[in-house]
Amino acid sequence: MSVCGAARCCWIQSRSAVRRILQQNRTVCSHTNGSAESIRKKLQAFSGGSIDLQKQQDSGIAVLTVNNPARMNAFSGSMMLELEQRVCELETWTEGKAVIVQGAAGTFCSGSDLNAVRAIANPHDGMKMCEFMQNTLTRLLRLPLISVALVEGRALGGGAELTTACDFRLMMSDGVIQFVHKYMGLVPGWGGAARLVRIVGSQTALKLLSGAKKVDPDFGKQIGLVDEVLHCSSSEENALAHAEQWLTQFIKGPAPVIQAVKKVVVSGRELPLGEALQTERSVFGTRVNVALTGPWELPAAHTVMAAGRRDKLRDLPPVEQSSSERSGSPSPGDTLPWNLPKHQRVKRSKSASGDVLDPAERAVIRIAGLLSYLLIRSRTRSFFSPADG
Ligand SMILES: CC[C@@H](C(=O)O)C(=O)SCCNC(=O)CCNC(=O)[C@H](O)C(C)(C)COP(=O)(O)OP(=O)(O)OC[C@H]1O[C@@H](n2cnc3c(N)ncnc32)[C@H](O)[C@@H]1OP(=O)(O)O
Repeated sequence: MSVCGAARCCWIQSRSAVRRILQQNRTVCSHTNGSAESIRKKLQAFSGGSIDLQKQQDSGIAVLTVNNPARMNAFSGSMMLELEQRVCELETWTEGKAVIVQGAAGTFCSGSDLNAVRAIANPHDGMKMCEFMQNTLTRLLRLPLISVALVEGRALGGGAELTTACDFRLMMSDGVIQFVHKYMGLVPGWGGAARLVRIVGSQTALKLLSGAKKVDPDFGKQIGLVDEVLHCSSSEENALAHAEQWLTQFIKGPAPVIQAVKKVVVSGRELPLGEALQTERSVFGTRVNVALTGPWELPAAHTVMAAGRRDKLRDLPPVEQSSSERSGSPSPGDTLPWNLPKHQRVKRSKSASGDVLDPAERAVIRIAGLLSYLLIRSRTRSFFSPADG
């Protein structure tokens, strides 16, 4: 097989791995939601507003808009269902790099539609609604896209929780994030508390929740909840243009690279170290051939290096498919616990408590390292031989 062939094969394998992950992710969600079919019906009964999705193919940026201006963009039941559909669409957007979550008409989101909340105000339905939204927002946060909440106006209650389901929060100068749940005798139920603790730490999270503190841009930056304050006029397009501009520093380059970066960060955040490292080297494995052969837009020094390696790679013997690939060993993301059957999760976490690599893996890595060193040394010598000038 040629290097190009191997790279293509690697790319196809990594794409099918991603597809598998997404299917498994959906299965996990439909399992947990299996008994929740009745809550879907109840949510559907509270209609109004929409969740709009616009995918810009050229920039790779999608814009997800919470759209219910008559109720300050509160989430009706049907909007909760629609959000799940939109996240599903984003999970399969192979050309995507980023998603901006915003509210319509100059404000972010005022949480759950209180009319819907009142109608399902019993412990069973309340918990089912929370389970449904937790699943959707977890999937939003795990998207292989860089996500940004663009907070213009107010993000209250569930709206504040929604901002924590994004990788970054950008705030307009009039923006406010406030976990107002306490005023209703509630706590966040959409996973917002758990995510907030991971963003700002438990001390600050406790202050924000118990004091229902208003987070304005300055305070937000100070506690690390807000990544950047956008000083621009409040017209929606303007804010969006600024957010897109801010994003460009992170999304230069091909979509698969951005997606791979997000994937290793998600596994680093959510998995025990041993499993995160395993995912990281699997993702590295699927990228390495493509990275060495791909015509990327790199800074000048890296372009020269990649070009040099490309020339050298043309002369290398064909790359054989490894036995581990033939035997269908884990692909990137397969090691994430939510993609494993329950019994394997238990086994894995036990084995992960000891060494990161088992002795056989260490031996293979040592031999591979030695062989690579010898190969690179012999090739570097011929590459820099006086005959080459
Ligand atoms: C499960 C609980 C939790 C969660 O899911 O995690 C929640 O999210 S519960 C909801 C938490 N949110 C709130 O408590 C916000 C309630 N709203 C307000 O405090 C104010 O409306 C506002 C957002 C501060 C805006 O105030 P103002 O600018 O003065 O406008 P109005 O008050 O006149 O609002 C306009 C219009 O919008 C309706 N509205 C606003 N928020 C909601 C909401 N969450 N649910 C339903 N309807 C909402 C408000 O009733 C007004 O409607 P009209 O009276 O018909 O004009």
